[in-house]
Amino acid sequence: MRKIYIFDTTLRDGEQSPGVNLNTQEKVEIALQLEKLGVDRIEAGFPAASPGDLAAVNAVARAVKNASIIGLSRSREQDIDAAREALKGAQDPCLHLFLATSPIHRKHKLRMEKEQVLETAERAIRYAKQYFDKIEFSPEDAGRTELDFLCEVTAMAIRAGATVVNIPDTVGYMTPSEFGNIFKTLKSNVEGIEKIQLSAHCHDDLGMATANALAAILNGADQIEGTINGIGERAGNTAIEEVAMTLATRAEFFQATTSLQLKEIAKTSRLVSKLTGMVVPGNKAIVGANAFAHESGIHQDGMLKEKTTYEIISPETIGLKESKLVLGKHSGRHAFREKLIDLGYELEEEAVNAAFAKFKDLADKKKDVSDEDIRALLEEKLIDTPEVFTLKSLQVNYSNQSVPGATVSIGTGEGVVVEKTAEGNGSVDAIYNAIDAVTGESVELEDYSIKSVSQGKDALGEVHVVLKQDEVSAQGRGLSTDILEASARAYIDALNRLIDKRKSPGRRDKMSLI
Ligand SMILES: CC(=O)SCCNC(=O)CCNC(=O)[C@H](O)C(C)(C)COP(=O)(O)OP(=O)(O)OC[C@H]1O[C@@H](n2cnc3c(N)ncnc32)[C@H](O)[C@@H]1OP(=O)(O)O
Ligand SMILES: CC(C)C(=O)C(=O)O
Repeated sequence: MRKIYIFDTTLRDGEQSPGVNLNTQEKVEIALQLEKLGVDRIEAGFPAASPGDLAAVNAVARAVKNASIIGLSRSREQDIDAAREALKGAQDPCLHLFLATSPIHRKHKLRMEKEQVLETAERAIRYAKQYFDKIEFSPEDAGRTELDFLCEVTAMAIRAGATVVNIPDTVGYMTPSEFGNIFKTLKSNVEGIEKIQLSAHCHDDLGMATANALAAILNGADQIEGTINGIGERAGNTAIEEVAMTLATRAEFFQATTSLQLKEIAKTSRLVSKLTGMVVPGNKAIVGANAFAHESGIHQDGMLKEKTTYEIISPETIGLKESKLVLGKHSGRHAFREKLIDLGYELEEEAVNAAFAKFKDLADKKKDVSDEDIRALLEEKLIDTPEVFTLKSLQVNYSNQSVPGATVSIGTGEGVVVEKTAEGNGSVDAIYNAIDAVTGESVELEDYSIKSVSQGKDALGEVHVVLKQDEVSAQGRGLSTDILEASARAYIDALNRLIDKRKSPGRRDKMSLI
């Protein structure tokens, strides 16, 4: 297996993400975690950018023992001097020099002819070589540079003393076959290429940063530059975790490996996200919250039978505990039954089916169904009171400029549905007055409370009421993603219990069993 060196630039290109600003302490914390992750090289910053960045690079250089520390520098003596200062104390320092080579950058940004670019870069490399053994040179925007000129620049960098030549696709413009071809061409045309390492630095503007990095590996790149979670300038850089996991998962194809401790990936990703404030999208490869979560019934069934049906990486590999089977509207009975067992419920097939039907109703209204939701559904189901009244529909008219009103349709047994409208002090009062109008029951509302069973805006609301009639009281409970519907259901539940108690006075209120 060929070793691919991992050059992490989370602290430099990653910090160039708009809105990200890491202080010295945060840079050191991330660098120490990158050291645990086992990256070979850490680009800690751009020392000439500010005194603060110079100090941060220096702090990283002094703190990290098991990775080479790199400072970025323009091809200018003042930047090189700042990097020399910053890298004092590093066990294995390296200077990263760059100068753009593409026609667009030469003409509009640098305002230099090809010859001036060659001269400026060579002068900088030779100046730096007095102070650094290790120098990486990057022809910025190499992807859009004429291939023959890129060969010329690379040959110059090798002659001048660069130890690594990094090929950046600065604007994420390349396709994998084009980018791979650059490496193939450099490898077979540049004199002295075998003396240095070739590196790839890709951006994700067209979503191909990882694919391009892998194409570079297939065509001879020795090093991949990238960031944790793929953060970086504009759309970001190659995500290191994606490259490492691709090489690990498809070892037979790439015949290449990294020295990363894969189990540290999840932890590193969380730390970088926390300190940069850049949230990892749920569907992000390897480290997104959904990368090991399965929602659909057919996939969950496959996972329960054999994990490799739908997982090419086990979550333990990157330091996560386990895959998640998320219950939602696409889930099936297999996963639902498994969840019931997990939660400690042993139900007959018929009860499972009834609970599953309720679960599907809830899942239609709610994004994720949590364990609390399932418990609430089951416990509601397990209480077996004859339903004299059932809520069929509910409509509420509320405006803070007028008296609230509610219309309820209630099944009253024997297949009769009665609809009534009433007003009240508030929406709940109006609903309860309308229910009283249908049922004709005279009850007193002794208590009303509401709580959220699960989390999020679409959480299930659980309403508890206590109704009293002739010194007999009964509790009722209602669940819904809508609190007004939960209120109506709780009231009707309590009414049914009161009626049940009236019929069999000795019977214990089963709510107390919950
Ligand atoms: C592709 C990349 O990611 S490259 C790294 C990008 N990162 C950063 O730019 C972050 C740090 N940068 C900074 O803090 C500032 O830009 C500094 C301190 C480096 C320079 O600031 P200033 O001196 O005010 O210059 P400013 O940024 O406005 O312009 C850049 C100058 O550098 C020149 N330049 C750009 N790249 C290089 C290079 N590799 N070598 C030499 N000169 C360069 C530009 O042509 C321009 O020169 P000019 O002033 O003669 O027109
Ligand atoms: C400095 C270089 C490597 C860079 O960040 C780029 O070209 O994207």
